[in-house]
Amino acid sequence: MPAPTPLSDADLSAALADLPTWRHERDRLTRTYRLPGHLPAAAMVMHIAALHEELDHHSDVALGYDTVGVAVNTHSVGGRVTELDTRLARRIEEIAAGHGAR
Ligand SMILES: C[C@H](O)[C@H](O)[C@H]1CNC2=NC(N)=NC(=O)C2=N1
Repeated sequence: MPAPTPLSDADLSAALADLPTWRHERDRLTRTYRLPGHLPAAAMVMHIAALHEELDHHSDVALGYDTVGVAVNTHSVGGRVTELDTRLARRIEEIAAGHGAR
């Protein structure tokens, strides 16, 4: 796989148009989900971990009582947002509803 490059401002805007619930803050893509309880939230964390391993790309995940916070950027380019991050964000969005996350 070619080395990822940081997204331009235009590419980032386009990517965020596809991910309207995600934010770009402090050079990371971030999103906080609310879940129906703690165990559903923990189950979603496990599912996200499986996506990390499948994609070989890993976000920082924060488990709360009924929340899951996700923050991701690409370490290998010095902590900037790349296509690897938007790809992971889209995959997390796809599994979220199945966990009752909103
Ligand atoms: C060897 C392995 O592919 C790399 O260390 C991967 C693993 N997961 C990663 N995750 C993130 N977020 N950034 C990376 O640069 C990264 N690199």
